[in-house]
Formats: sequence, structure tokens, C-alpha cells
Amino acid sequence: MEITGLDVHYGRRAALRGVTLSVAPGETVGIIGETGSGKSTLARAALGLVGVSAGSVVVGGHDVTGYRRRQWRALRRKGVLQYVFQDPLRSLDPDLTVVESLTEPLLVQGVPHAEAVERARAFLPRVRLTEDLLERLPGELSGGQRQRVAVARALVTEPRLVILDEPVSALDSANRVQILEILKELRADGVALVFISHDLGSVAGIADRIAVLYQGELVEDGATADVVNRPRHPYTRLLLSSAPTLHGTRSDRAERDALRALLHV
Ligand SMILES: Nc1ncnc2c1ncn2[C@@H]1O[C@H](COP(=O)(O)OP(=O)(O)OP(=O)(O)O)[C@@H](O)[C@H]1O
Repeated sequence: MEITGLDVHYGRRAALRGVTLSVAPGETVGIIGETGSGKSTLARAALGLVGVSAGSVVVGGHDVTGYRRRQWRALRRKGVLQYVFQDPLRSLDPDLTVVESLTEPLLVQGVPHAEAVERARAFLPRVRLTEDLLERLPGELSGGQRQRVAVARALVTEPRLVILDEPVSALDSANRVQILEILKELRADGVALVFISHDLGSVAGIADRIAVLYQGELVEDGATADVVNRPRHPYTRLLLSSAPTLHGTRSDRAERDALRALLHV
């Protein structure tokens, strides 16, 4: 995915300004930022769910910037990109059983029914789900199971790119760790992941690169180790000092306060 000079407005208010970001095949890019920084807007723009006022978005070689709804449907049908939202109930149709949710994207691609069911079954162990759940509705699953179904649905078509918007934020810590482990394993298939989170700690263990959004602008973009060990922007330093587990020590509150003052937050 190549995002270049992207501006998105809600009415007259800019939610994103001049955002440029590329995601290489098979790469995992973490996008972090506080609430309101524009993370979900970036995800929505990349998925064609919100109009852009300037710049371009290219996904899998397709310039999708001016795509209409019908073109988006055709692109999704090709299985180029998929998504997982924070609330699995938004990624899953509440009236479809697990097996129906998992086979639907394959059937849309023209995969025969029996083969789709077989591929759905075969995918279950990869997301630590068992076959006895196949006939359940999303409402009959735990939150962690639901999110694992949402991840399986996104990946069962073997897309080239998956955008995950706060995929672990609604989960307890055990389920969070489990989903992060599952995502790490799934990366081995060569899928590119865009992992959006307000929590640097969730992203740092999985991302090859980290991009930092601050008030609608990308203020930092680099290899994870560089961003964590040598952050350039004061806002990144603030995020790091608020995630003490990354460095194994409790950070200095005075430094945090000084950074906050610098950033006016
Ligand atoms: N549909 C909308 N209409 C008007 N303004 C919106 C809309 N959606 C988001 N915004 C505004 O755009 C800015 C960016 O919002 P966005 O949801 O992208 O941020 P975020 O970083 O994903 O935040 P959060 O972590 O809380 O989800 C915010 O100021 C928000 O109030």
C-alpha cells in the first residue's frame, strides 16, 4: 500500500494532513497515536469508507483514491485487502454462524461451497478455535473467540493486506496476548499487516516499522527498534515514557510532565 500526501476532512475540519506512508508486501506496520489523532480515519481512507480531499491511496497496484462503491466491492471480491475492527461485532454479521462468516468471503470469490467449508475448517487451529464452534452465532461466543473468528475471516482468503484497527483493545490481557501471538504466526504467510493501536506496547512486539500519528500528521516513521530506542519526535518520547514496560524501568514522571508541557497536552 502506498499512501501519498493524504488529506481527509470531516466538514471543514482536517482529520489527516499530508500523510505519506508505504507498506511493503509482507511487512507489518504499526500505527500509533492518541485518541483523535486520526488513526481510524487513516484505516477508513485505506478501506474506501471515507472520502479523501487530497493525495492518493494505492493498494496492490490499484489506485483506489477515486474508487466508487462498486469498484471497492470488486476489489474486495479479489481478496486484495481485508480488515479487522476493534469490536468484532462490527467485523462479523450477527446473523451468520461462524462457518457462514468464514466461508462467505471465499464464496464471494467463487470458491465452491465444499472447498470453502474445508478451507474454513482447516483455518480454525491457526486461530486456536475448535470445530464445535462452527454452528454458533457471534452472540454465542466470548469476546476473545469472536475476535479470533474476525481474524480468521480476514485471513482465510489469503489477502495481501489486512488492516487491523485496535484489534486487541477490547480484550482482556490473556486474549490480547493470544491474538498478538496468532497475528505473529500468520505473518509467516507473507501477508502485510497494518496494525493500528493507541498502545505502543501492543504494537512494538509485532511491527517491523512504527508510524506515529499526532494531531492528524505523521510525525515519525521508522524501524521499530529505532523508534523505540531513538525516538525523534517529543510526542513519541511521551508515548514511550508512558509505556515503561518497554524499557523495563519506571520512567521519570518529571520528564513525562516536561514532554506534555512541550506538546501542550
Ligand atoms: N464521522 C466523523 N465526523 C466528524 N468528525 C469525525 C468523524 N470521525 C472522526 N472525526 C474526528 O476526526 C478526528 C480523528 O478521528 P479518528 O477517529 O480518526 O481518531 P483516532 O485516532 O482513531 O481516535 P480513537 O483512538 O479515539 O478511535 C477526531 O478529531 C474526530 O473527532
